Amino acid sequence: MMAQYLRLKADFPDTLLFYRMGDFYEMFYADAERAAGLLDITLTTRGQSAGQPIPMAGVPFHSVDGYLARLIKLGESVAICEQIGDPATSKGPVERKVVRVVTPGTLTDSELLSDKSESILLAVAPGARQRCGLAWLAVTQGQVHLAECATDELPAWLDRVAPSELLLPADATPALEQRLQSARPAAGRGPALTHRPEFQFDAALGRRKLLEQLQAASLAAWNAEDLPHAQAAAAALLTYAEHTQGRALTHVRGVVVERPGELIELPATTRRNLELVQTLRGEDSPTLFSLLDSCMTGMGSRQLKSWLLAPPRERAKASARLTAIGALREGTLAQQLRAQLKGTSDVERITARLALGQVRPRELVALRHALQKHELLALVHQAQAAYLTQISADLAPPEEALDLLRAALLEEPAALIRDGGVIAPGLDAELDELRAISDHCDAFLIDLEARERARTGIANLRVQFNKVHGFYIEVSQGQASKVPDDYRRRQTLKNAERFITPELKTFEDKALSAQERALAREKWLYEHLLNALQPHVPRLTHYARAIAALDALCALAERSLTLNWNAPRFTREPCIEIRGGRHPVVETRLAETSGAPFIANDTVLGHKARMQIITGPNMGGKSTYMRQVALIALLAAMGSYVPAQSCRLGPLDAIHTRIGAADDLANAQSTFMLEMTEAAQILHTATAESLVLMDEIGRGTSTFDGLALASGIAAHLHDKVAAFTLFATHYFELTEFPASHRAALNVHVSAAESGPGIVFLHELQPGPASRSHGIQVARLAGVPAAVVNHARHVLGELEQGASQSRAQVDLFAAPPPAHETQPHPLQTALAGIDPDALSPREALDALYQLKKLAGAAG
Ligand SMILES: Nc1ncnc2c1ncn2[C@@H]1O[C@H](COP(=O)(O)OP(=O)(O)OP(=O)(O)O)[C@@H](O)[C@H]1O
Repeated sequence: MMAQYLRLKADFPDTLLFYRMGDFYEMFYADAERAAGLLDITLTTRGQSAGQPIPMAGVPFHSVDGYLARLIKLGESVAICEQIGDPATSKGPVERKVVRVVTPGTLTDSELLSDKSESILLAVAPGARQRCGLAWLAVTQGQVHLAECATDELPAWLDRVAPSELLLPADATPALEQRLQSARPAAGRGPALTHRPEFQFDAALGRRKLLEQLQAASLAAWNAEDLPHAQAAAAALLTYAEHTQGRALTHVRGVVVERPGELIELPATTRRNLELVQTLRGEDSPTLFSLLDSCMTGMGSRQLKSWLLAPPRERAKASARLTAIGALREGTLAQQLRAQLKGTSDVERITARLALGQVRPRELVALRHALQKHELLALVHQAQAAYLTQISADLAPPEEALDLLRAALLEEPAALIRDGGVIAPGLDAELDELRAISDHCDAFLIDLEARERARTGIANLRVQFNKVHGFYIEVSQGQASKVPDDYRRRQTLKNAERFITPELKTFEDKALSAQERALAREKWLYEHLLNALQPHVPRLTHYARAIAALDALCALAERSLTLNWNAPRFTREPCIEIRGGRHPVVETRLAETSGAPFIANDTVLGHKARMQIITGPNMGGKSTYMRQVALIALLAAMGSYVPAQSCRLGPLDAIHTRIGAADDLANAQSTFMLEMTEAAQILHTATAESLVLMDEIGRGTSTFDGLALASGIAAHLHDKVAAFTLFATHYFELTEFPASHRAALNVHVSAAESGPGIVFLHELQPGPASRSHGIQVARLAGVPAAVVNHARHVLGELEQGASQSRAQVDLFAAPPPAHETQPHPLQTALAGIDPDALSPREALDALYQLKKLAGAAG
């Protein structure tokens, strides 16, 4: 047996091997030691090898899922080795085989997967000239995603796709490995790294494998012909996925190519700062997603999350979703559909498991129920929207598959096929006959018991059955002397004797063999059913996708009605115009806690007003306001209604945020260093179509340093990048910025002083704030009166000092020329003007600007 074990283990050197022995999965040697440590299970020994006891640890097979879940969470992979042969007929150890490998990126068991997120496997194929190919999939979905990018951009891609497991060629360079390591999230666990033989990262192989999946002769229809690096990654991806599942992934029938620049960029900082799917504390709620996700199914939730995190720049999809939501809001349509969707099983995952031959009987019954939603289809037909028409086409019940399921399965089958009790009567005459024999058992045994009691005169004689000893006649010790001669002793207990008779033995042979044959027959019929269902897998995948999209749309419709949201409008002209905008999460929290109303605010950013300098007291609502603008823009871009009376949104290519973060101790970066790194990234990547949120930039260093940097950054964003920028600051000096920068304007969140206290009005008003109110806020927070008084005194002195020295510091004056050879600022400004491209109004503005420059320089 150990020889067999070692032979199997040799194929899985880096993977824990669960070796099935009876009711346990056993591990040996180093595997046993590792698993014992990770799972806190007992380490024992068994036999000896070279004079040393062999370490062994095991887990019971019926609770294996829990142990697997824990190991996978810890980034381990497990090869499951089952007994294939029949123990009764085998000579030597029963034949065993690794039937599948469970790895973090290739999970299919619903017990191991989260309902609301995918487990993604991603392969990286390094290519020439600092480029690399990416291919990824969730084994439970029907699509492979392909992309190519510069090696530099790899961290951003990984960050967005968030794989659970990463495949790399065994000969990947240390530089690449390091880059991937550094892309791991600071908190929490990054993806497991798995090395695969480099020959598997082969473009020609990848192309062939993709064509096989798609059953096509060319990748042109998927726009995937010119991606050799991504194809190389796909080769390794598919080979590994097949290896772990122990078979081909016949349900994967789609390829999606993702090209850089197709999506609105949402860097990791933005997702974190806006608390899209996780709060800053790392919790699942309250976040924008937790507020949005009123989906009735896991499929819907996963769909909604992917819409939220991957909004396309192109508006067609968002517009189609908005029209569909509009139609679903009519009458009580969304409500009725949601009632129908409730309790629908996870068709997507069940279909994948069906294709992989791993599906369990009860999952198939759940699938049968899910496919019989006729009312759903009738309701979707009522709605007038192109997207819903498309969905309804995919929702037509796949009758043939349904017929197979109806005919084959009992209404409440056993959990596992090996226990029997799965196949419905009437499907197979042979099974019915075998079952009849077992069913007649009871009648026969009752009859036999009565006859034997009469024959022996033993009133408490009983005929019984157990798994170990089979059938027997039990007689209490006191009566044992009365048994007839043809009774053969089977077992002696303390108070009873158990016997068998020739008649009972004959019956036992017949009954047991009927039961065994019935079980084998059921297993065969079940496999037959799975094979018969295979051709329907593509239809089922479409059905799953239609349910997911419908559920996500209904959730958005429901949210928009419940939370009083409105449809946004898209325009070509660059703008973000919001009337009566609200922060959806803060608004909901306020309603739940204090019942206080949320004060709605307007935002008008456009060609002429690209930057808002936002001032106002702490706690005044600056951060809330800035985030609400970003959230509304994002919601609109994904195709959702928005928490505003109206919203007009021009083109958008990214949402960047720089918002005060807690010290990133794990990465040993100082707060200020992190602040500047993030600011630098934004200055390099933002464009005139980006929305940039800057919250109190510069506060991580001394006042003058900070103020100088903040003004430099504001000037760069205004002059060079021309991004839509919301710039919240405590530096009052910055309120002078708009005077010399025509696309910038001051706004402030209002507060009113009442006596020595302060009332926050949370209303955004034009112009700079009058005072910082910091001292009042400190008072409100319970800072002792003596400290507050001291602070008031110091403030007075500082303000006086500042007003005296004001004339000497002009923060926004153009810096003196660095070299004699530098052109005059007027020349530079003139060179930047194209008279043919200016409107009369802009020409006039430019003239004023030039006059001002001449004044400043002269
Ligand atoms: N528009 C609003 N309507 C009602 N309440 C609001 C509004 N905006 C903010 N608030 C409330 O005020 C609190 C403080 O808001 P926020 O954190 O945005 O202030 P801030 O000006 O950014 O403060 P700081 O400068 O200290 O970070 C919020 O938690 C929220 O409860």
